[in-house]
Amino acid sequence: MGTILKNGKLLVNGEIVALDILVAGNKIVKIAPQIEGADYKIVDVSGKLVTPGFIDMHVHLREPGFEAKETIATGTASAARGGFTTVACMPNTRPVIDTPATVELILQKAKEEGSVRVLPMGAISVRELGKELTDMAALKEAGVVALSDDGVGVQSSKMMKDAMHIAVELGLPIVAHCEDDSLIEGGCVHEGVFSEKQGLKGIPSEAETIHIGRDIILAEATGAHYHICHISTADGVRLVRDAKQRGVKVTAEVCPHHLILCDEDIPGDDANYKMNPPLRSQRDRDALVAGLKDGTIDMVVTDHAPHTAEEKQRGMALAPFGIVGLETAFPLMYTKFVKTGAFTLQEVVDRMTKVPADVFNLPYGTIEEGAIADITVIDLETEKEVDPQTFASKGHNTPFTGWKLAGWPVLTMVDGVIAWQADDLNGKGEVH
Ligand SMILES: NC(=O)N[C@@H](CC(=O)O)C(=O)O
Ligand SMILES: [Zn+2]
Repeated sequence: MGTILKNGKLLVNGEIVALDILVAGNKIVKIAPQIEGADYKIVDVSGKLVTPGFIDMHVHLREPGFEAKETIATGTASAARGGFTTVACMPNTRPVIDTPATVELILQKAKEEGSVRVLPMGAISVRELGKELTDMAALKEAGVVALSDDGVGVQSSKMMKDAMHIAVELGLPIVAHCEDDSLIEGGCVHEGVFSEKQGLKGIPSEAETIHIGRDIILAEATGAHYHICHISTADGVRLVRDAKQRGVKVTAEVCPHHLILCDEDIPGDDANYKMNPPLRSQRDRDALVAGLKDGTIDMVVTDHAPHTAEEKQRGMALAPFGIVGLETAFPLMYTKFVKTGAFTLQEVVDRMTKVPADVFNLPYGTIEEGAIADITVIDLETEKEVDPQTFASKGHNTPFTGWKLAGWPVLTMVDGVIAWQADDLNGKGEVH
């Protein structure tokens, strides 16, 4: 038994080629122009783009502790709909992912209730309080793929340096939320045009760039692999570019919202535009796009951060930071950057598949014979408006409601099993 994905459009060295893919067990067994076989289940994906399953290294699944916002079941269902086959989940849960028991709980739940593969990140400090390091060796043993205090910055340089030394020994990346608490003082939006106009407290760019600068110095001193979360500033990009040129082991991720929106796009007191880091200036946004294009920024992540409708109705000043992103990420990247000619399709797909796999040393992210069968099928033609009410996520907090986008995933296969399939694939892409 096996499955044949029939007549999909594959990217082969930047060119689109129509090919069949035979999947048996959890592997891609064969890729060829025509694969036949009576024993196989045939899924006709004619005319659809077939890519490696997307990998998102920054997702908040909220479980344990904040199940009203999201659960492992709903968050991974949302991932599957967005074409993601692997998600790394951030440790700012309750309890924080700071013990092997919590890592095991998440892996167990993901196995029982999850639609896609879940890779937990372990905390750097106990309860993410920045006071005491976690037992990182034990966390690694339990299965974490990286170490992060995401949600807050590691304030102490000494603690960050100690963490990096241990991370080097364990062969784990340090994934850093870059934010200097002494510079934010209750800010809720970027310190700039919008904060001044609205009379809201601002978060200056330096709150991020000071940590990036500090940590690049520490990464160089310790030899750690230092990965920057949701980079949002032009000066941050400049620091990373310079560090990479000097051979420092630094990598970075960026979110679609920071590439597409800036503070001047915020219509008013609407917390669907509130996230951390905040939407910055036009100049920052342009620098992020240029940084992703030239490889200074390695990958695209969503920073999927669901909150309840009630929480988000509290307005810019009081609502929690964060927007959902799993179900709009690829359509946004495709519509805003591929269709406009700013990026090639291959560039965008690579930054959501092969590159994160390479950076985090994961055995996913490619379509080739012998590879693990993580596959995403995408309809590049149909335009659809973003409607949060249709999301599988519990979170509906997005600034992209009503945006007309193309590039919607229609099928997601994880480890050889179809994790999700759009209803309308049945009409055009019949399953036998
Ligand atoms: N990005 C956000 O705005 N919020 C994240 C935290 C984080 O990723 O820093 C969250 O957990 O809600
Ligand atoms: Zn963060």
